[in-house]
Amino acid sequence: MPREMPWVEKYRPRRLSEIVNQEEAIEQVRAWVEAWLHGNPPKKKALILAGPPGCGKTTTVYALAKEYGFEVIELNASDERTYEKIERYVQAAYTMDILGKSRKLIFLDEADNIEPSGAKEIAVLIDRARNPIVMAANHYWEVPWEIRAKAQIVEYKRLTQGDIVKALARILHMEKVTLPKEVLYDIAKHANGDLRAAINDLQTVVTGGAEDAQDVLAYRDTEKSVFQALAQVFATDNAKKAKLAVLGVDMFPDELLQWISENVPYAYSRPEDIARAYEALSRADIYLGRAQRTGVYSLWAYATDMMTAGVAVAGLKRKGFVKIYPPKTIKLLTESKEERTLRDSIVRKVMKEMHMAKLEALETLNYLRAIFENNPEAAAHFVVYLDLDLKEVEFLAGDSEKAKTIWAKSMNIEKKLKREEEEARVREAGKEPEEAETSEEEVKEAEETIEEAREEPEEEISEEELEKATEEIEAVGKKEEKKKGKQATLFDFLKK
Ligand SMILES: Nc1ncnc2c1ncn2[C@@H]1O[C@H](COP(=O)(O)OP(=O)(O)OP(=O)(O)O)[C@@H](O)[C@H]1O
Repeated sequence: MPREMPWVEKYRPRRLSEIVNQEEAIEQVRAWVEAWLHGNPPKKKALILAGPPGCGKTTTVYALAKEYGFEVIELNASDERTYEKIERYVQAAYTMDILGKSRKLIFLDEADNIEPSGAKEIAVLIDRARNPIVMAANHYWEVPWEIRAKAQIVEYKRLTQGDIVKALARILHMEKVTLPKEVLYDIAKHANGDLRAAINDLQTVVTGGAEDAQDVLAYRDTEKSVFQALAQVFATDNAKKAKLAVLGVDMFPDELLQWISENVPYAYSRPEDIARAYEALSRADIYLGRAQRTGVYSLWAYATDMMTAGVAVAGLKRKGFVKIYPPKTIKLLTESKEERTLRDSIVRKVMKEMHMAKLEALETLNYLRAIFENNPEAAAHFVVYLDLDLKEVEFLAGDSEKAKTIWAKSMNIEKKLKREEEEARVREAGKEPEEAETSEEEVKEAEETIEEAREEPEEEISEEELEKATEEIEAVGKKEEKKKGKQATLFDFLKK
């Protein structure tokens, strides 16, 4: 499926005059660049555009280049070979100018990531530069001082919610779509001045359809920035940037791990890159496990590095807009009412039968889903053990055909159990057991039951009824337990 062009690119202002609410900054940039063009290079040959993410710094550089006829040489400060590259371009630009080629403007992004050890040399290059060097930084004071000393600072403002709403409304107008005002306000409020994040969210909401709008907004209140943070992790191949991206996410690392795991296959397309990303995640998982077991929670930091930086550098990202999906466990929160009712009833059964707390039971539900999707034999045992009904089986299997097979198998198991009981009873009474067999007819019979069940939709069960039902199940379970002498666990089934 072709990916749509990211809206942040599609709607990136092409002209300086289209950049919103940064007039003062742009005026300074213009004056600085015009000095170059009038053959009178400014005293400070580099410029640092300093300001929060997504406020128009990069956009300024490209619009400026277009208006004044520069070719932009974009370099990233965290690249190990920054110095070499700047040197090459500073020289190349000079030579090429003489040959009449287009003027070069060196754009060094993330100047706050320049290693202090290399700062001195870069400062020398700035002195030698024959072409403008523009740098961008989120944190001016983290740019090494040697470089700050050689550069003029231009401050960019954090965009207001009003600026963001206006920019979003303009995009909606051009896309010929409408969205409720509250959704726009909500996106703007949570973007925290970052128009890039807001535009990405807008694209998620619009291209994901109404259901997703609800998803995104539902998560907003609790998982405020996880969508934005993951979009950043999956957009960069810079380890430090990836690590920083998740700092503001209010989430335990194991939950974050689930979010990242879920989205890896969408961010990468080459299998070897996906494998590398999952390898980093599995290391993260090992650290988390160790932290849990030993109580040494400082290991969380290593785990977080693995799942952010480790994933970000795993390979070649897909081009274009990466939509972030919530993990399945969390997705549970946005299921329809019917799905929720089914899930709750299964969770209750798991809690009662397997003596688990709710959280554990919810987790188990995920394993059950995997089992029901992939192993009908084991699934059938769970159907009997948890006394699931057909709808619950369909919910777990996610597919009515699979559910049918599992259901038929479970009926066989139930028959076999009954037969064994009967045999035991007969043995006790000193009689010969009756020959019982499972025939194809019986499987057919099971399938007919399924059809009937489907024709007659089950009534909704009230909470009280569920409680009662689960108590009954528990009572039966206890009896069974006595009989069998051992409580089965999830792993008993997995071994089958
Ligand atoms: N002031 C602005 N006016 C109009 N659009 C903007 C403005 N700021 C940001 N945008 C939009 O947000 C996107 C990202 O902006 P930009 O790349 O300029 O951010 P930045 O300030 O360089 O951020 P970072 O520090 O994260 O690199 C742009 O493509 C553009 O669509």
